[in-house]
Amino acid sequence: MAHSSEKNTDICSSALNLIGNTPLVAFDRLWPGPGRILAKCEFMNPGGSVKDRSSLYMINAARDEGKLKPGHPVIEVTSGNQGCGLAVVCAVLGHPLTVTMPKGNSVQRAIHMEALGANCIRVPQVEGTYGNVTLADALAAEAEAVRITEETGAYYTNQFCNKMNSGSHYLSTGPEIWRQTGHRVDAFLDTVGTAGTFAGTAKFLKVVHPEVLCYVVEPVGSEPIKGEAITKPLHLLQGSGYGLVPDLFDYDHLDGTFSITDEEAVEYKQLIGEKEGLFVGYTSGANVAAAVKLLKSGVLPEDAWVVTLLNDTGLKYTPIPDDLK
Ligand SMILES: Cc1ncc(COP(=O)(O)O)c(C=O)c1O
Repeated sequence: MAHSSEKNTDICSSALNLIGNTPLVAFDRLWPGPGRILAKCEFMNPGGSVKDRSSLYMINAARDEGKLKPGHPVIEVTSGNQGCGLAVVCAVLGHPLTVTMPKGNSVQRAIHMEALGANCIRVPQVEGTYGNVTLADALAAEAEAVRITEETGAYYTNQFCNKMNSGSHYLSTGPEIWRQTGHRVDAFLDTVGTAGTFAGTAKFLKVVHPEVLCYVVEPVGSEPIKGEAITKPLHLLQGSGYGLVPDLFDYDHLDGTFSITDEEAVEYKQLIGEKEGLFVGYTSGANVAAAVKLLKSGVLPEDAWVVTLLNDTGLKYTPIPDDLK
């Protein structure tokens, strides 16, 4: 809420006002056509990723519903980006935050959260190595978050089951895309971790424009077979591709899947930097690689507009010394 003395000024009342309303950039240099790739700059959120949106909506809903009292501690399990988003929100609203994160997720995320006053517990890996996190690793970090919740009574945001995770994208990401494209979007694609982003955005777009085609982007090898979870999808797309069908996922919004190799994700992450001047992470590279495949596939009209997300900043993946891993 604006402070009364801020009338007629251009001042944000807090960092929470920096969440969402991210720009949509045409990638006309990387893909000169036919058709257009439009990329939404989620890395420009204050926590550096798309997960700031669900952080804000989940915490606000819990406070509104009285489940989270002022000053009460918050706990979450994260691949890092949800933790960074929650760290922004909890710092501003005054909630102590603890997150558990597999050790294989990039340490930059832990450094970022801790700089915002959060406590990040890096849980040892069961299967994966640094930079690769399997479902078993994520489950080990989740078990630690559940244990701490039971021990301390902290409020567990529980992003994998929290309806305000997908709700945040139904209420913000989807409407923003619709407005920014002047009501013209032929296809939407995104990688899936909890499925909050895909489920909420696709649901909104299908309500306002039922002809829109929505595609999931998967790291090769992590596609769940007949709905059964697989535990060893080793890939670079941290935060996505756990090899399971998340609770928030809804097949009604799915028109198809694109499988992307690590090599393709790396190639397009690099191309986004060199052609478009934006330094982004691996799921952003995978999303744009998939958008190119879709435009080449001939499924869409020649002049189609394809929207995807640049989920986080490349600063979260810069090389680090071995002793920090
Ligand atoms: C970099 C990155 N991309 C994509 C995702 C997937 O987002 P969601 O959990 O909404 O499916 C995440 C989730 O943490 C992420 O960190």
